[in-house]
Amino acid sequence: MDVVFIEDLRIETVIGIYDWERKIRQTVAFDIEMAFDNAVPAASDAIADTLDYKAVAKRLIAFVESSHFELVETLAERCAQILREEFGVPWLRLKLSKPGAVTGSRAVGVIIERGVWPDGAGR
Ligand SMILES: Nc1nc2c(c(=O)[nH]1)N=C([C@H](O)[C@@H](O)CO)CN2
Repeated sequence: MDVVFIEDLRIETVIGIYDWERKIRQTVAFDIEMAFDNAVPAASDAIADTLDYKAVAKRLIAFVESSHFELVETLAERCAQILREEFGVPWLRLKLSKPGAVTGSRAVGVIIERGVWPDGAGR
């Protein structure tokens, strides 16, 4: 089993617990690793056999841009749910960063892992 990844996918959304945050759009950044057997598309050279990272990114952009959660935890969980249910991802690690949210730090956020690494597939 291998990984398909998306690094530093930046999306604007309404996110945050404070009143002022409900009135503005802020940038969040995603780093995502998704388990996938890349040997199949490597043999066929066909995009149809891949976990298409562009299709994944487009879906997340559409979802996140129209969302308005308070917590990064909730947004991360809902994105993980989309990846698992709509793209059939068996295991994923998702880092959701909120750059500049805490003075003195570059970014804050959460990292979640969901699903199970497929049996017998070494890592
Ligand atoms: N664990 C979390 N802590 C905090 C969150 C959050 O979503 N998860 N959010 C905030 C505020 O919205 C903050 O980002 C505004 O600067 C504070 N702590």
